[in-house]
Amino acid sequence: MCDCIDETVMDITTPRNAFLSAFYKRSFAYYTVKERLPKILTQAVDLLARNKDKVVEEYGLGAKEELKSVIGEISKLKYELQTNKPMRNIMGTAPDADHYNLCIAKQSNITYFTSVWLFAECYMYRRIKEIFELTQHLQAYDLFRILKQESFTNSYTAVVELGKYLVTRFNETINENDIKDEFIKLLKLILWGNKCDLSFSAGVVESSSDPFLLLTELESNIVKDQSEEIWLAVSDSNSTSQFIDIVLDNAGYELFTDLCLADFLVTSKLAQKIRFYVKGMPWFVSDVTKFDFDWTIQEMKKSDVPELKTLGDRWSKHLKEKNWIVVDHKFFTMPIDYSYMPKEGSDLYKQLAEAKLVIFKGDLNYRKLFGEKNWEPSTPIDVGLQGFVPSKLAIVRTIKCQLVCGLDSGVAETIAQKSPDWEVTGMYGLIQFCDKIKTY
Ligand SMILES: O=P(O)(O)OC[C@@]1(O)O[C@H](CO)[C@@H](O)[C@@H]1O
Ligand SMILES: [Mn+2]
Repeated sequence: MCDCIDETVMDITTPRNAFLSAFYKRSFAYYTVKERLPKILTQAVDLLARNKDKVVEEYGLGAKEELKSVIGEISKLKYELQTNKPMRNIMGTAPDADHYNLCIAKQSNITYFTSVWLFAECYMYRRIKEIFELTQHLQAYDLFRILKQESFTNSYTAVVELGKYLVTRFNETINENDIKDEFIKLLKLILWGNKCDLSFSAGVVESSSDPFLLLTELESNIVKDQSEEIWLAVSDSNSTSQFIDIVLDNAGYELFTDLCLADFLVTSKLAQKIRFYVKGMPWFVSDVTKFDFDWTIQEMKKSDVPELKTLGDRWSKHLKEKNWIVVDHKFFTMPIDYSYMPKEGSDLYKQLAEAKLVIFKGDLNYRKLFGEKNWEPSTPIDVGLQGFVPSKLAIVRTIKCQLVCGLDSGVAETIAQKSPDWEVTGMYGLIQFCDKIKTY
């Protein structure tokens, strides 16, 4: 395989219904693999170099030498990516390595610019994990943790604003009609919370200091809004399930908004239990791990803003009483889309099927739900899901890549006229719903 990228890729946009791939030069996938991923690796090396004293303090002297080799390995990975080297096997004995290696074996000489985009990106994050796995002292090190924690601290104004609002609402009696309005408001807050992922903004957090102002300003940017249908599913008194599941995306401000919604669901008795699905390793820079989840709640408990402390205490209690459960299933860091879940993650699929509603957050989840394909945007949502409807689904995502399904016909074309790069700015959003009973 030639490592001159221009001779490998095709200078075209992604054909309709084809898999997204950096192979198509005029695509966001190409831009990501060519520009964004190397930048993320450079940033990771810088972070490690800048924080080496702290790392040694925390992980001991033995980590000092290992840190040098980790930096070397990350730089090597960046070189492989930029020169389009064939992907090699994942080393080590971790159970997911076999799956990756099988995928690599099935596609001979697979490279970053020829594989499906999802595989290329997942592979890069899995390789980063491997680098740390093979050390003695740094196995548990999360090289993006500092960024995730900074992003929470930097969005503190918005966190305080929303926290105060929620606590005030909890102290009032909310009538039946208000519960619906409140739910829909929170749904929109978790949507715009998804604007704040770090892999997209390369470390620059751009959450508004007034989250409610953002709601009004961006209302017309929700290109498909099925909040009403989602409300009907959530408030369905015929449902026998007590669970609402949330497949989380990013730590920081986004996680905070998700937890606000989860608290509201439990407090308003719309669900008895919330299960949160997190990543089992550092993933796509800002994705939530179990550590990030717990850290966020601990930070709130320490806050000198009384409302945040109140929320931190409440959330700890939800966890302690098992009304909130955090799950880090390995399927979420596999390089495959959700249509493979019944086969490759059947226990997880069964778990999701128990829920009254499963909320999927963010752009990466969207890509995995819709099979990483360049669908015609007016493709019906159940067609795009290709059979993956374990339960009723709420799909909440700001649009950050060229993959959209389930729009009314003509909508995509109208927006494109106004804003040609609408699919990659994160300025447009989707709140979509799919009902198992109706479509399957
Ligand atoms: O899933 P998230 O956090 O909303 O977004 C993740 C993201 O920034 O990373 C992916 C590519 O790097 C893109 O699909 C998307 O833009
Ligand atoms: Mn993410």
